[in-house]
Amino acid sequence: MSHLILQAVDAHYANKKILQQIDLGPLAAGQLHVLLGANAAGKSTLLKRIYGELTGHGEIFWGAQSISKLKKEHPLFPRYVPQDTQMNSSMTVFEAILIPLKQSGAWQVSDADMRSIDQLMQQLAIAHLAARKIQHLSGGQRQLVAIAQALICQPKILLLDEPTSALDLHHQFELLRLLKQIAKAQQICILTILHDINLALNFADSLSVLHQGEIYASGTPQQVITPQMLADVYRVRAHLLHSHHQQAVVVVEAAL
Ligand SMILES: Nc1ncnc2c1ncn2[C@@H]1O[C@H](COP(=O)(O)OP(=O)(O)OP(=O)(O)O)[C@@H](O)[C@H]1O
Repeated sequence: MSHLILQAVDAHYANKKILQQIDLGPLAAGQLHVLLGANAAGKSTLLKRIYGELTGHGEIFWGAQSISKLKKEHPLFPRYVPQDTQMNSSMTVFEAILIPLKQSGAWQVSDADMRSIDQLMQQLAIAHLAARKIQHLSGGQRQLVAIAQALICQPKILLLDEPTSALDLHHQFELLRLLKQIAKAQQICILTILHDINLALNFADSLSVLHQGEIYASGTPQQVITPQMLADVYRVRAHLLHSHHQQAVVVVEAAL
């Protein structure tokens, strides 16, 4: 069985407890799972806990296998793309994507490696940047390269912290469409933090809302994104509109 499950997971910084008894999942492979929540709810902390940057009580499973204490080289070790990728290097985009691909294996670059990198750069619409130095990229371009660095390793579990935060509207939609497509094609379990409720409504296969260090609700976007949740968690008065394509849109009327 290919899915991610968290059982009674907690996390803290020094003596300050941030996450309490988090039960999450099963989050199936092949799907895009979205984590929502207000500022400081503990979303990044939860991804860091799954990734192993933080430790604590509770268990994290992939199917029946515990992945809490895996080494970085293990194929089930999650790939994590932080919110601020802090990439400022004189490497080219091509080299930056090649390095994680060759981290576990021979240094020789095969034709297959070249093809995989080319294909991924095409998919992410960054092929024209292949020879450009990372330090000469815009914030949004760096964000796409960081995602390419994670995807090239073909992880089973991919954790993304606000991957659309530096992207314009077109690139936000294109990236989420592509992530959904790649998740399905490569049977990856993608868990991503989003701040844009309407992107979450459009693209999430499943959604969880973190509120003050606890799971407030989990389910389909339609089950979870309600005026009550938006009031309780985001402290806004809002309603949902349905377009003639049956696409739902959240309209915020006022801060509460
Ligand atoms: N390294 C740290 N040391 C101490 N406290 C921290 C640390 N990192 C985060 N925190 C605290 O943990 C809480 C949760 O932070 P976290 O970054 O997980 O929130 P978040 O939901 O991702 O927020 P945002 O939407 O603003 O990015 C916050 O109160 C934050 O101040």
